[in-house]
Amino acid sequence: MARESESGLPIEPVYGPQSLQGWDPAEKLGEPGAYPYTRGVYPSMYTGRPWTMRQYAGFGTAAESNARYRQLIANGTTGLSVAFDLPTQMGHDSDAPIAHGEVGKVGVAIDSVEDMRVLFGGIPLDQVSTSMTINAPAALLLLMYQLVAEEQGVGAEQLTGTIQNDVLKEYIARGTYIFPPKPSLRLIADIFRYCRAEIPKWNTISISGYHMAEAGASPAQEIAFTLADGIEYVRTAVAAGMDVDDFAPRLSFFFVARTTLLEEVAKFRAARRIWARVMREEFGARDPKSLMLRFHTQTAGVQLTAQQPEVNLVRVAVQGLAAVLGGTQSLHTNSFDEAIALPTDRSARLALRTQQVLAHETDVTATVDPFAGSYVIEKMTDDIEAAAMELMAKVEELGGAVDAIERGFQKNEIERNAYRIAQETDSGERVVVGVNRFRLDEEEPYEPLRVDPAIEARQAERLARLRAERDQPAVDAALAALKKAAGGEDNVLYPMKEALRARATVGEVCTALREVWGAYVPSDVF
Ligand SMILES: CC(C)(COP(=O)(O)OP(=O)(O)OC[C@H]1O[C@@H](n2cnc3c(N)ncnc32)[C@H](O)[C@@H]1OP(=O)(O)O)[C@@H](O)C(=O)NCCC(=O)NCCSC(=O)CCC(=O)O
Repeated sequence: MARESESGLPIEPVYGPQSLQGWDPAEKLGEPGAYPYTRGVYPSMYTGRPWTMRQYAGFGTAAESNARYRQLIANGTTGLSVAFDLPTQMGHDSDAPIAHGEVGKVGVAIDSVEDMRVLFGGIPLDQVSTSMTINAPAALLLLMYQLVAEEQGVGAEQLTGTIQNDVLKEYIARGTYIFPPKPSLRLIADIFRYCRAEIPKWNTISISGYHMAEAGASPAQEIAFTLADGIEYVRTAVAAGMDVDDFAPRLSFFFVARTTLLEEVAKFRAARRIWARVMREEFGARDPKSLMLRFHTQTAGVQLTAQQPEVNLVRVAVQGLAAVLGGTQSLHTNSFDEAIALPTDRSARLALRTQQVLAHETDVTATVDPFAGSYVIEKMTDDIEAAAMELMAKVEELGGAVDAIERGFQKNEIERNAYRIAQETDSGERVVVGVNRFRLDEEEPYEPLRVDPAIEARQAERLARLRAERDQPAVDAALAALKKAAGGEDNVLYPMKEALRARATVGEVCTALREVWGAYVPSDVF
């Protein structure tokens, strides 16, 4: 009997040539590094260069996070990935009343360019690529990064990295939005244009399905809603007057890797094929780089358990393997204690070691797209592609990603799936080792890392000092210029950079924009 995949598609007990009748490898696969990119975006893939090992990290103050980054680099990580705390992500300073209790908790607290300087102290920005998980205030953090690079004598044209900058999925699944959709999209178009002119190697957005998956999306929903968001961004930039080949090469994506390895590999391959087709057929992109879906992967945090946490090491190894067999460009492997607290130094190192085993001890990097031609993988790739296309058509019928968001479509679909997963887990139909099967009578004690609550007060003192020392009239003038641009049509990033250089804070810059653009209030459609 066929089993159901996570997307609700059949998985047959046996596949064979009959499963791929009429299947044309030239059309469905092509060569690695060529249209439709099913087999991967680069001709040599990992035989030429392994994926980037990019561990997401950051907590407490800039100094503490800087120490963690240096340690990761010493341990062999090949890219940085910055986690910001919630106040920073929401555009509030550490001393704002709303920030109380959250400073430095889920990431590092950054209030101004001074914190940013500490965060990257001793890290040569011309040699490392840095991803920053920042969305509504993405422009600010990117500009502060550029300012710090300038201080290091590193030109913007040398900078490589990614800002997440994907506000649409914030409305759907993650929640750190500030402004309403229209000005948010305008800001994103301003960022595309600014980067094209000033920081050409920067990946301007990381269009993310990861958080939808964490909220309960199936693999088909994950890629469908993410690619639909991608289409909305492309339309926005084209409507703002940009040529598609001027910005599409720097769009990037971000997906999850679950323990259901076969379906995940099929998902990554299907996503590449859909994107290449959409970009070529719908948007007339000609530059091959515009057609390439490059993506980062994080192993599924939601599948980790607080019970018997060491078992998570095994889950992460399988999930990481799925990402690699699916052709990821960059990977974060979760630490085994993440279901309990922030990773300790030791668990963060083990997570990286997992990637190093995959890259250096296995043979999966020796040949490109090792699953190509597998009956089951090719059939599952076709099936998930069809399922995702169907969902994307529904989003189109509703008027595109933003209109569908306004109607709560994606959120409702994801929540329905999350409910199904919860029911299956409760009933025991879905086995979770250590949770509903193979339990221990008594859990062994585990000592997690805790963030020192005193850092909130320390960060507030830093802010008070900064406000006392800086040239306040210059800050006021710069913020006024920013508001003027926001109210008109000029690119806001240029005046924003001047405000940040004058040491305006994250909270002040975002408040100035809130005053012009308003704040987003979600429509609760259930
Ligand atoms: C494009 C990606 C996906 C990957 O970029 P990378 O720089 O790592 O890799 P890359 O672009 O593939 O490779 C770097 C350079 O090497 C080249 N290159 C690579 N492999 C090659 C090969 N086989 N042959 C020839 N060239 C090759 C590429 O062309 C590129 O150069 P050129 O550029 O010159 O072509 C980027 O966007 C990225 O790093 N994203 C990370 C996102 C992230 O970390 N997010 C964390 C979210 S954490 C989160 O959200 C958690 C939960 C929460 O907070 O809610």
